[in-house]
Amino acid sequence: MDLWTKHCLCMCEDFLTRLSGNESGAENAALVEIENMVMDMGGSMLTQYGLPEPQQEHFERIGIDYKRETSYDIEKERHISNQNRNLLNEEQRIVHDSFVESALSATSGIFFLDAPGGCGKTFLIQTILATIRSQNKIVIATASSGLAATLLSAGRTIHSTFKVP
Ligand SMILES: Nc1ncnc2c1ncn2[C@@H]1O[C@H](COP(=O)(O)OP(=O)(O)OP(=O)(O)O)[C@@H](O)[C@H]1O
Repeated sequence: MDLWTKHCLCMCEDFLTRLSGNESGAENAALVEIENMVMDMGGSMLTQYGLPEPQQEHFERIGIDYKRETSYDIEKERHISNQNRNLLNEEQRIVHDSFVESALSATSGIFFLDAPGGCGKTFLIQTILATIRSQNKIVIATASSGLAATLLSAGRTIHSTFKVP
């Protein structure tokens, strides 16, 4: 418990950002994550080690990632999608529509987007993210570097998202 009290703030930092400053939510999310890790390693509930009991019913084992990916402001995403779609050029529109159709019809597919710098790849990807999120579907935006991830709405690195070793 002393360790938790001492390092609680640091361990909650990322969750605090993700949960827009909700301190009790962030503390709970950190405890849920720790408990899940401990359980994955064959350990016990945190209370067995004298730590506070996380409220797992809010997060369940599926975790905070699922919560975040299902907590977008649908109206805001719809607004971004509508606004950007009207601006797409013909090529961007073809890619947008093909990708969205494939994603929403749950057919699998691999799309490779390549164009010179400044041609609108990021703009197109942002539009695709907003279109899919506006339909209350999950789309996970990842990039190979942290810097590239910051260009995407709710983008994260591939490493942290998929636990790439
Ligand atoms: N269809 C569009 N309508 C209006 N603005 C656009 C459109 N496509 C791209 N832009 C704008 O053009 C600029 C360059 O686009 P973007 O950053 O998406 O290019 P990029 O291909 O991702 O570039 P890089 O490869 O250098 O990262 C941005 O300011 C973006 O908002």
